Amino acid sequence: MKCNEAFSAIEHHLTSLSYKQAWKLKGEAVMQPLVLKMEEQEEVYDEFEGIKLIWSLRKTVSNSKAMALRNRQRKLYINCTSHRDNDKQSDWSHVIFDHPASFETIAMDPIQKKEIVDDFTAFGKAKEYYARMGKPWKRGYLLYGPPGTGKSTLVAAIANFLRCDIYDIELTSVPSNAELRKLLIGIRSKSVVVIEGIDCSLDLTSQRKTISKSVKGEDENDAVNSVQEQVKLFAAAVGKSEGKTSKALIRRRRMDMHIELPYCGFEGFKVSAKNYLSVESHFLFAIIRQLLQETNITPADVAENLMPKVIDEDVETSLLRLVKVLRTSKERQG
Ligand SMILES: Nc1ncnc2c1ncn2[C@@H]1O[C@H](COP(=O)(O)OP(=O)(O)OP(=O)(O)O)[C@@H](O)[C@H]1O
Repeated sequence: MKCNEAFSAIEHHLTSLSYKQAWKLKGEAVMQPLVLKMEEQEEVYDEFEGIKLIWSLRKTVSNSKAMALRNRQRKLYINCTSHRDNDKQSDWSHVIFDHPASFETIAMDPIQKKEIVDDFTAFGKAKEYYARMGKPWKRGYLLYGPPGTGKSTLVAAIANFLRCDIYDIELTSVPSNAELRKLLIGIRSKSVVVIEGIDCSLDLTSQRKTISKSVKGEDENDAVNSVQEQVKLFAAAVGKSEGKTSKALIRRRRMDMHIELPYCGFEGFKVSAKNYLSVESHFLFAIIRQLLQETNITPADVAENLMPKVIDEDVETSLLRLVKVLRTSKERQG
């Protein structure tokens, strides 16, 4: 049955119910037979094989919109400016975004995780508040930390949490500010925009100097900042260290929240142990806790070592492998 046939069948079914229950009815005489419609805020009661149903136009429409949003296939867009030789091609190419990351499985200190989740929950619900304040509904996050601490994983978890598409811009491959603006204008609302390589691009090489000139003496972060008003959420994942990136961004209040992704601590390790080995306590935990205080290891390396290497590998073998790696790392670091 086509969608409009279903709609029409429901409309005719509801006519009889509306007639008995609705306070206000609207008739459309041009239709044969006559269809009676209820007002938007009215509800009518129905029963199907003993199950009681309430038909509400407003609820049905808003539920179906929410369901469509929940069920739609989401996309990861990547800028393809550098591969483009003429204007006919799109600025974005995309793949289906299907990443399992979630806030539950991300290895992070629970206090820091709660701060982030609370911030996103508040932001997600604040659309009307932002409108009342006359502010665009967007928020900027600076993610920084050494490679393998989970910046990309956190971006995926955020996008899953907000049920958004991701637009991933590799800044170093955008040749000019005009190109950058064009890219940003092509982004649909309610998206997570990831600007990667902000740390690298602040080192203005001769190529990047051209960019800074083209926006009347401002640097390229101003271009990012001014055009981002088009998007509802702005996330920046940058690597390595907060260092020079943060200086520029803190000074000009460009990011609403700075999130440091640190080396793995004991709380982060416990999340990974639960994810990979389904254990919440073990006598080796005390040794691992001590070693994690004495050496730096990324959550990516912890995950790699916890992951069983053969089918039915026992928990102790996996934990001992991590202990060995931590001891080696401790010796190497110092
Ligand atoms: N905090 C974390 N929680 C859970 N898994 C993690 C975390 N950090 C890293 N991982 C694991 O390590 C892999 C690599 O991490 P990820 O790509 O997110 O790191 P990154 O900080 O973005 O690195 P890079 O700076 O090199 O891009 C992920 O696929 C994930 O399995």
